[in-house]
Formats: sequence, C-alpha cells, structure tokens
Amino acid sequence: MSEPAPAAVIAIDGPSGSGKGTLCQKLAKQLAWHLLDSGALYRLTGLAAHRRGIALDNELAVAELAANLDVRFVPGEEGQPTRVLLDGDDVSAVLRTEETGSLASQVAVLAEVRAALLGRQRDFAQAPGLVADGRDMGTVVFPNAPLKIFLTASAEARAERRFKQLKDKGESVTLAALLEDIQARDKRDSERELAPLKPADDAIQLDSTALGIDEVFEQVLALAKKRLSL
Ligand SMILES: Nc1ncnc2c1ncn2[C@@H]1O[C@H](COP(=O)(O)OP(=O)(O)O)[C@@H](O)[C@H]1O
Ligand SMILES: Nc1ccn([C@H]2C[C@H](O)[C@@H](COP(=O)(O)OP(=O)(O)O)O2)c(=O)n1
Repeated sequence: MSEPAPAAVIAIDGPSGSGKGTLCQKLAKQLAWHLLDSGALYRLTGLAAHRRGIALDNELAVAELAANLDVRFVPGEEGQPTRVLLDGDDVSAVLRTEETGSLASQVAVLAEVRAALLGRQRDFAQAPGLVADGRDMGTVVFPNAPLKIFLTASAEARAERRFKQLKDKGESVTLAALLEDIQARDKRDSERELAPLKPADDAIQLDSTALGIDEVFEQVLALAKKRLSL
C-alpha cells in the first residue's frame, strides 16, 4: 500500500508577542487544520520541572519529564478556551504567564529536551494539514513545510501587546518589566546553539508592528491559498 501523502504544514515562527498564537488559531480554524502550539510543550516541561523542584539545567531529568509529560488538552465548551491539565491539575492560567515563559525558555536550550519533544511535535502533522506555531518549526521540526512565515514586531510593540493581554486577564504586570522579560527571552532564544530563533532561508518574513490582527491574517491566508493551491 502506498504511503499516505505527508500532511501539509504551515510553519509560523517568531519571537514572543509577535502574534503567532493569534494568527495560528485563526488560520487553523479557517482551514479546519490541526494546530501545534509547540511553546506549550516547552512551558509544560518547564512548569513540571519547577513543580518537582528539579533544576532547570538538570538536562537528563528535565528531558525525562519532557518525554513523559502527563498532559491533557480538554476542549472548552462553545467559545470557551481549551483547558490544559498537567498531572491532572488545571494549569491553563499559570501556563501563559511570563514566569512560565521564562521557565520554558530556560529548558529549551537543552539538547535532550528538544530531542525528547521532537517526535511528539512531528506527530501533529496529520491530514488535512497542520498550522505549527513556534521558534524552529520552519528550521528544524518541519524543514520541508511548503509555507514558512517568520512573524516579527518591534520589542516595544510586543511588550505593549503582552501588557494589554495580561492586564485584561487581571494580572499585575508592568510594561517595563515585560519589555525586559521579552528582550531576555529574545536573546536566549536567538543566541542558543541548538534550534535558535531565526527565519528559515525560505521563510517569508512579516513585520506586524504596524499591522492589525486581521491584516496579518488576511496576508498569510492569501499566501497559503496561493502556495498550497487551497
Ligand atoms: N498584529 C497585532 N496587532 C496588535 N495586537 C496583536 C497583534 N497580533 C496579536 N496581538 C495581540 O497581542 C497579544 C500577543 O499575541 P500572541 O498571538 O499571544 O503572540 P505570540 O504567540 O507570538 O506570543 C495578544 O493579546 C494578541 O491579541
Ligand atoms: N518551538 C519552540 C517553542 C517555544 N520554545 C521556547 C522558547 C520560548 O521563549 C518559550 C515559550 O514559547 P511560547 O511560544 O509559548 O512563548 P510566546 O507565546 O511566544 O511568548 O519556549 C522553543 O524553544 N521552541
């Protein structure tokens, strides 16, 4: 029996706050494709290590956690967000904090952790297609993706967006602290040896600093329709 055709993948990479998650959710819904939030896997790994008191540079122990994450994504009722259960506990809220983002960024530099999560990420590529959100979707995880977008925005714009996002959730954050967090994560994610945050050679780079959510979505949807003959 012939092998099924590999599922089409749209890879969306970029730094924190550039709008990847928002864009990927809209694209996946519009195309009725699967969605991979690869950052959630690194966040869950960092959180699991933190909850167990495992040092974030204990590569083998953290990689063991990554390989055996006890995680469940529970779809929300109509209009409700998906809940995320780690070891049976609902971690949906804490998963999205900047603190957890920093934990994720710290474990993400470990080669064994990245290796432990690679297969699980690639398993998301199922028919009819996958929208993949991350840092290395187009460079490492899905190098043959037919469409790769590298979404950026100025650090200031990304901090402003994150500030509004977290304030709307009732979190007490300051813009200055968020800008520092974002710049620290940008630096760590782009300067690490393995799978650094950088555009793939064949990625289309899109700066969303002066673009609204719908403008970014329409531009990328048009690219997808053209490139993938949708
Ligand atoms: N182009 C945009 N202009 C203004 N705000 C945006 C834009 N894209 C996303 N946002 C908002 O910015 C915040 C961060 O977006 P998100 O998709 O979570 O970014 P990322 O996944 O890249 O970290 C969210 O509140 C989102 O609604
Ligand atoms: N494919 C990925 C996804 C995330 N990471 C790491 C680096 C990021 O700072 C953290 C958190 O990623 P996440 O996409 O959840 O963060 P943002 O939503 O962009 O703020 O995980 C990674 O190394 N590779």
